[in-house]
Amino acid sequence: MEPIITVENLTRSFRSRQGLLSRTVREVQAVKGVSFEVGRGELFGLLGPNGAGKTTTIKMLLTLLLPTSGSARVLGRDVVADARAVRRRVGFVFGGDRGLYERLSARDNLRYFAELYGLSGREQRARIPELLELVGLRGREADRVEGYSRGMRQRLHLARGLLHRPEVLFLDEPSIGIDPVGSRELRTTVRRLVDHGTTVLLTTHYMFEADELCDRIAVIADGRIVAEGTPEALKEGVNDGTVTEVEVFGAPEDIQGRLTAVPGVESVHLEAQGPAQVIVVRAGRGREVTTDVLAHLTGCRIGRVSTRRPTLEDAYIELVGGR
Ligand SMILES: Nc1ncnc2c1ncn2[C@@H]1O[C@H](COP(=O)(O)OP(=O)(O)OP(=O)(O)O)[C@@H](O)[C@H]1O
Repeated sequence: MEPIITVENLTRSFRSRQGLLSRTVREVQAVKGVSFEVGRGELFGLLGPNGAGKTTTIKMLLTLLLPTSGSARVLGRDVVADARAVRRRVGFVFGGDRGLYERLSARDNLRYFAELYGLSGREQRARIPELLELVGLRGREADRVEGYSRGMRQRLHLARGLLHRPEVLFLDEPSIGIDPVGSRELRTTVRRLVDHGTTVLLTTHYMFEADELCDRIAVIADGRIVAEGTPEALKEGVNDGTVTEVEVFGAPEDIQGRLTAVPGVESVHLEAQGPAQVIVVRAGRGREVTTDVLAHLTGCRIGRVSTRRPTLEDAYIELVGGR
């Protein structure tokens, strides 16, 4: 695997003042020694709870933030010593819909950014229609962005991030706030880019999106990588048993503790779903716990009961739950 991104023991601290008048300076260690590698043409996912350090890591790789210690190379160039060379060859798209010119059309937005990137008129004439086609905005390119949906804006952001044909693309929560159809289209576009050789580093809070898209994933929590592997390996590594879900109305208060004590049960999570609670019980391989779980719920109104294989979301919650 030809490494395109190499991160070694990267750390980053921030100093922030607490309170409006207070003079105490608090140091926050946002990234606490992160190492990973991304190969050419890979789609690598960085998953983790809010504040885990994902954006800080990406910003260091994009040369927008200096590391406190450790090192990172993108396309063989050091992100500190060779920041300019890195910047020329990477693209990025951050979630949210700011950063476009509302009163300009998609085409004019792209022209504007193409000028900033230093694309010649000839390159622009070739590249802009190609990108509009890629992100599915052909036919709407003359409309002002102010009339665009969030999904369309995000696809335009993606086109902007690709103007200078970056070999590596960083996508930080690209599908945030986008409806299911829009985010499916975005996933298709990202997959297409990867199939054409672009290396992508993606963060997302949507586990099915990570599962569907990513070749490999690193789970980061509190500034450290807590697991790394293919989506399949993560699912198997954390729990290769089964997950039983029981929908129950009015579960006893101590149910979590009682079920955790059932032989074969590895973890128990409760989720509120409208008037019901869903009890998610993970059991080890070869253990059948449904009967025992239901026995502890005698007297409660039970809704749906199902048993399934663990999903990436189960694995994720197991890895970062309670952090
Ligand atoms: N400029 C800053 N000054 C002070 N603290 C910061 C700064 N930027 C980030 N942090 C802190 O660093 C930690 C990591 O933040 P970061 O934005 O990297 O997390 P994240 O994993 O991207 O989270 P999210 O999923 O919410 O986007 C947080 O505790 C955050 O408050």
